[in-house]
Amino acid sequence: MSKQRQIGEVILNLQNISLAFGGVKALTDISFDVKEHEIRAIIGPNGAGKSSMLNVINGVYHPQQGDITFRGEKRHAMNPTRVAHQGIARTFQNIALFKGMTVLDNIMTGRNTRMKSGLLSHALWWGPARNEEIAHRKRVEEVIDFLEIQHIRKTPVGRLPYGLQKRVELARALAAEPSLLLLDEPMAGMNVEEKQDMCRFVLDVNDQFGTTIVLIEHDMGVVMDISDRVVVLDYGKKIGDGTPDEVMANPDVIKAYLGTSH
Ligand SMILES: Nc1ncnc2c1ncn2[C@@H]1O[C@H](COP(=O)(O)OP(=O)(O)OP(=O)(O)O)[C@@H](O)[C@H]1O
Repeated sequence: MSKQRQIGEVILNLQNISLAFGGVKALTDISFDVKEHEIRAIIGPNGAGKSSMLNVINGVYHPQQGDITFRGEKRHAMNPTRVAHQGIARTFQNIALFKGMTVLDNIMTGRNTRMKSGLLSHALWWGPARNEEIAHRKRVEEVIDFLEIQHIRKTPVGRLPYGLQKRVELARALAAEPSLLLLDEPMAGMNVEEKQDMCRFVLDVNDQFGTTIVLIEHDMGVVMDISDRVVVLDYGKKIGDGTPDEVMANPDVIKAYLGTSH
């Protein structure tokens, strides 16, 4: 993998995060940071706390302890909509698209956080609303071209094969022009060719849009290929953090993985 881009300063800092559901400790005292422009992977066996961590970052879960600092500002309990307005977008482990709607309309919903004109002016297709919608469509068309899905723009999402649905979900997240993109198992359930395509798109998004990416992924080959740094969770605790080579050589990580089916 050749990377020309520069990794920048820390933009997201998670400090001593603990999260419990009743008696279940999903995350215990986890700290790590994410630097601008990097691809940061979160890995770990089933139930390690990876999705919980992503849900903490995008405001779905509020940790009982710990601090989250995004772009230098310490964040207090914040709902996912406000987090999205801060420039954080995500995709989901189980695709969360409107299956009856076309690809184009699904991707347009990604622009919601950027719509400024009121509903009435949109309904009347009037002045500012009209200009705004033209701008939104332009961005959406750029994303469609970028992810090479022109040929399916009018197809209802439910009719598409799984791999393409995943790509549409990525497109919807990108339509929001996020500075930080959270990807929850972007390659899960894909065949080899689909995985290769998705890897290429993730790298291109990072490279050409400069988007910082945090991803959860089970495929270790993919993680090692595309990540700058990897944080490893096991039973809700952090057991490793470093470059792909460093975590692969970490005895705690080797032990955690040998003890599971991954
Ligand atoms: N909403 C919830 N209510 C109760 N327990 C939860 C909830 N979400 C997660 N957990 C528990 O927290 C722990 C961590 O789960 P989480 O889904 O974050 O792990 P994961 O690493 O993403 O797993 P997987 O790889 O299987 O998706 C598990 O014990 C899980 O059962």
